[in-house]
Amino acid sequence: MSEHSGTSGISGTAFLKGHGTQNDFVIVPDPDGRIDLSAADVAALCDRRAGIGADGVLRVVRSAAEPAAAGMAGQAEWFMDYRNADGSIAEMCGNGVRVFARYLVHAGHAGSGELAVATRGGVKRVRIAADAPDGTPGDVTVDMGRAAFPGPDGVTVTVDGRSWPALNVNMGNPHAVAFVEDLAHAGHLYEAPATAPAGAYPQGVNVEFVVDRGERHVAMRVHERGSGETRSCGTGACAVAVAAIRRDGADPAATGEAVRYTVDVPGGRLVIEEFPDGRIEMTGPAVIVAEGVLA
Ligand SMILES: N[C@@H](CCC[C@H](N)C(=O)O)C(=O)O
Repeated sequence: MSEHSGTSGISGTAFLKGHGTQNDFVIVPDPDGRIDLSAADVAALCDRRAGIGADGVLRVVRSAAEPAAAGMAGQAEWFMDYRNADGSIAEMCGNGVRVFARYLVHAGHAGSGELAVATRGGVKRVRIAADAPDGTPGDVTVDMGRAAFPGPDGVTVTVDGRSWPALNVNMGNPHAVAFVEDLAHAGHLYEAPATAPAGAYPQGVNVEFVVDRGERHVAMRVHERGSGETRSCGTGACAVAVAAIRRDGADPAATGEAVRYTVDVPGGRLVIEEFPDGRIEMTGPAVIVAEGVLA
């Protein structure tokens, strides 16, 4: 039985469902900022048995209509109000912003090509490739900005009695990246992995487990703060790529050359490119799969 109170409080609200490499989202169009989405509403929408089911919610609101985004209205007409499946707010969602851009085109708010999206992590520029002749939607690329490495050093991640050192990477939101021998060693990931030292992540953390697949090619699993294990995480894939790039001694700032890594996730494949100025671009599929109205 669901512990959530249901979506009756937002009955009649239009929604869509979309995903990027199976990181899935309920999209709630709210152009004029009239919907007050509580944490309980979000959790009920994301409930995979009693709700629509998703890893998170994307509320689509004009930047000018959202106090948190009004300062970005001159640069980006639309604000992505992202929430995790448990109703918590996160600073950034990389797959979310790609799906958000796909929605803007789907709804006729933007044409394919380039557009800007306001997020809590700042304005992100997105490119939407043209659809293939057979109708396959073109990939969506987002400029994710630069990674930061906030420390602390010496952090470890532990699952089922195995521990690994982790690198802290901030992609707007916090990630701990651990290279492991086998993705199965991450276990069932029903709960958040243990981290040490205690208090290293007062705001929580997304944890990525990574293995090598080939040259500049890795695979990962992720436990997301506020959503549990998901089939993809865009900010996580970027964090993994920059961790792998540094581990492999291929830092573009040092070599002056852009570096591209392929990151396989359980739900598909993302391509991450880091440029000499530190900017990171992420490319992959993003699609809308359903739309309806909440009963
Ligand atoms: N799936 C997202 C990340 C969503 C936010 C994350 N759970 C957090 O709390 O930081 C992505 O694609 O980046």
